[in-house]
Amino acid sequence: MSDIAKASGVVVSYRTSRGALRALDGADLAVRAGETLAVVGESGSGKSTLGMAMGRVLPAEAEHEAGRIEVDGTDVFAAGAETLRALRRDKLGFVFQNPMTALDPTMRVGRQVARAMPGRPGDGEIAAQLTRAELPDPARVMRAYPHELSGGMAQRVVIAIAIARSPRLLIADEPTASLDASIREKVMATLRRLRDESGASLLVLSHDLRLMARHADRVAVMYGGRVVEIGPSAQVLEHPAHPYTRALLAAASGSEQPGERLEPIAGTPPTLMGRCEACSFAPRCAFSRDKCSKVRPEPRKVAGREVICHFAEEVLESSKEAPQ
Ligand SMILES: Nc1ncnc2c1ncn2[C@@H]1O[C@H](COP(=O)(O)OP(=O)(O)OP(=O)(O)O)[C@@H](O)[C@H]1O
Repeated sequence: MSDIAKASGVVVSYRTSRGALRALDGADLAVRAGETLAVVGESGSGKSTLGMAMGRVLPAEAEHEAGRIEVDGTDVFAAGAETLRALRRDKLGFVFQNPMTALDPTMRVGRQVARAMPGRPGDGEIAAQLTRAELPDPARVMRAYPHELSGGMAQRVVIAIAIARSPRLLIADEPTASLDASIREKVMATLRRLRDESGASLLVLSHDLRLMARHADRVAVMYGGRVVEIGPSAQVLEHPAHPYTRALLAAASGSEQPGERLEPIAGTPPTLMGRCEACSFAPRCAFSRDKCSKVRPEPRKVAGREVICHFAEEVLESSKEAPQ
């Protein structure tokens, strides 16, 4: 299967008063055409930065230091303003966590949807677009202002806008985190149905491991600004080969509700002020040895997935013996 987007060795830092904070420390991620790929990890692991980097919609204080991202043949960091605008308009769709900040509070929903659609759509076409995102009573929704909608409906309006030009890649950053637990599953199902129908790829960034296990074809696990394990959902989540994936799963297998933030593992994720020259998970890792705090692990293939761990085979074996 071909890749619609590919990030290789991406380094992005944020300028802060304490110096350059390295949010991506050589992140690699390929999104295949037509797949749903979930990126999971604790808060601060770099998910949002990677998602924003895909469309070069990073905040002004972010600096791209190294690496390359290609989306549907466009080198996003080398692209000029016009190419980038066309890429964002025609090939990419974004859905962020809070629909109320994505929508213009002063404009009726119908007009906002119309502006995202190609040409000059009539009311019937705008209503049809809202129906695609499974909004009931589209005629009423079109006349409404965003504050008159529930959170779930507002997120569906954002989805209708994001898919208005049939993007090749839809990037959804915590699309259900601000919603009630009862509608998370439904909104996720809508996103997946739209992906199925359009043949687009869906990249979902999420804390919600269980929700992603139900919806994603593949899972990428991020830690310390790198993708530490990526592979088919069933394989990665049933028999993880990275100790961090294992720890995340152990944390998610407890009593938490779907959508709750992952609170795993003793210790805190690293705040990198430069390139990590070792394994950034070593201080929290039950499998850690001398080598882990001395040698930076590089991606390698282990049992059908890519993993960044010196002792992945050992971790995999113990996952098979004591599955999460
Ligand atoms: N605008 C910013 N300025 C400074 N530091 C930032 C900025 N945005 C993110 N960071 C830092 O970059 C690192 C990665 O953040 P990022 O938001 O990409 O992670 P995340 O996995 O998406 O977390 P969350 O789920 O909480 O959004 C974190 O240490 C974060 O504090």
